[in-house]
Amino acid sequence: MCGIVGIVGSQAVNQSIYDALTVLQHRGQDAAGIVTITKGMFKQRKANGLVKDVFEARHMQRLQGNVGIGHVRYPTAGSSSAAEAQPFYVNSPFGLTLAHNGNLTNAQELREFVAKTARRHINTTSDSEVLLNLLAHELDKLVLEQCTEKQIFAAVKAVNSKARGAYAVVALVIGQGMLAFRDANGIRPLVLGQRDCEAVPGRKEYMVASESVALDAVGFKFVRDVAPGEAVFISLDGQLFTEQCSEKPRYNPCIFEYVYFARPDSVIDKVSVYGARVNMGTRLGEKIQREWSDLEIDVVIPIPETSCDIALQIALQLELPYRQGFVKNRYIGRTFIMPGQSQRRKSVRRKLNAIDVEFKGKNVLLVDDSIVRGTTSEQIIEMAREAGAKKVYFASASPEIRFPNVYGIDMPSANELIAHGRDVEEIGTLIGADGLIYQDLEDLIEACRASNPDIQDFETSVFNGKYVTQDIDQSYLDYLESLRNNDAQEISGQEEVTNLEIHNEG
Ligand SMILES: O=P(O)(O)OC[C@H]1O[C@H](OP(=O)(O)OP(=O)(O)O)[C@H](O)[C@@H]1O
Ligand SMILES: NC(=O)CC[C@H](N)C(=O)O
Ligand SMILES: [Mg+2]
Repeated sequence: MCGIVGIVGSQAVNQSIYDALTVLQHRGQDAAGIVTITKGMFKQRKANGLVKDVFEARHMQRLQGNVGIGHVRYPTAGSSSAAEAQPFYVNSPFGLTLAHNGNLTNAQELREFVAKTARRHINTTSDSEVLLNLLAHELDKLVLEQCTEKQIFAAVKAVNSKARGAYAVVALVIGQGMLAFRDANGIRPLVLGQRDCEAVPGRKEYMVASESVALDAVGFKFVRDVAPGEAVFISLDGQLFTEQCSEKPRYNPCIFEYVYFARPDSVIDKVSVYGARVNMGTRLGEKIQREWSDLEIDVVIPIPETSCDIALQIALQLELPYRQGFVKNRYIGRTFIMPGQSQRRKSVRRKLNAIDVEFKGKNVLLVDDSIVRGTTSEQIIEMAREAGAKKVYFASASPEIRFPNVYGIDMPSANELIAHGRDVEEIGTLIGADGLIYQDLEDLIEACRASNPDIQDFETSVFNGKYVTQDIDQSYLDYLESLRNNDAQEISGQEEVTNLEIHNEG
């Protein structure tokens, strides 16, 4: 899951984009990039690393201009090399730069189209570079000298008719403005915000971002979610245009945003992430009361950080004490979005440590938001036992994850998922729990839908294998697995190529 942001302002945007990227850091820890426009030129800085490490004072000084976009990356296609950090750039038409959250499911087909029909060269294995070149090709076919918002929207319509999968996109067009659009299913989130311009009375400044928390952080007011299939264009002089650019838009937001990805203080598609997590706790608590009434649990302990709000609600529901028995090292990021299983494995013990007194001689209920590969749960249960727990029960706020994700979460291979082909008992034995309980899918859906009943279907493929874009078959999943399984990723992550595009401030 990556984070994207874009601002059309009336004063320098570099600091605001930087600040927005720092609050979107939980969406991608691998690479970060910012591009601004000043005097008709793009200024760019992107590299592997966290936002605070990628942008030094000298880079910030050069990222001048009142318009810009930014990206934090969690690789889900191609490699994790610096050459695939975003935004990407092409020089024609006008000069375009683009940042993308999501994953194209027909990237290979589009890559061939772009090479053979559009005669454009793609220099990396990134699907986002393919998407940029497709947009450039469609825009090039439509515009003559100066382009209008109508032509820009026509180009997005053409892109939507060819691209499949998940994409929330922000792009800059030199001399024209900023464009943002969301795929027809609205799988990945995108919000629009505005604020009054201090220097020019009556003028508005606009911002788009993956999550509403980014708007809060830099003083923009939330206006609305960009709708599935919709495009938003803001001209350089600050005029806002919007248009529905998909023939069949449908609301199918990814449910995993609420389970794990998004920050709790964000509201996505009118659903508070925090509220959804509290509801998950209530429903899972009820299931525990129904099914585990004979168990004697002494204490509920969350596995920090994402599950804390859920575990607290479970404790309230069960009328049991809630204790933060694991301390999280605040300098270690999220383990699940690290590239490579060996790094993820090593990080759990570096990140979490048990406070013995909360475990000694007790029957503990550990709560996590999800169990994906089982990396965290297995080690955490071991730590709880080492700390002296009598019995260790485990509850997951989302159901068994049995199917690969193809829309921007790095779960490409069913075989890496601990629940694939196993029942709950077998999974419990593997992670070493004395009892394991999962949330039911219906309950998870209702927990998230509670504040927006208009959402017809969430994107829930990792739980039930139903892919909302309806273009996924076993041969695609086999192909994805061969590209992105653990071994393939550890090899591709090693290649370090320099960017071959606009000057990158080193
Ligand atoms: O079964 P696994 O493959 O281990 O994946 C699931 C775990 O990974 C995530 O935590 P993470 O450390 O990424 O982030 P958090 O601090 O936000 O909980 C998630 O919250 C689970 O704890
Ligand atoms: N997680 C994402 O949104 C990734 C975007 C894009 N597919 C990449 O790998 O760079
Ligand atoms: Mg976690």
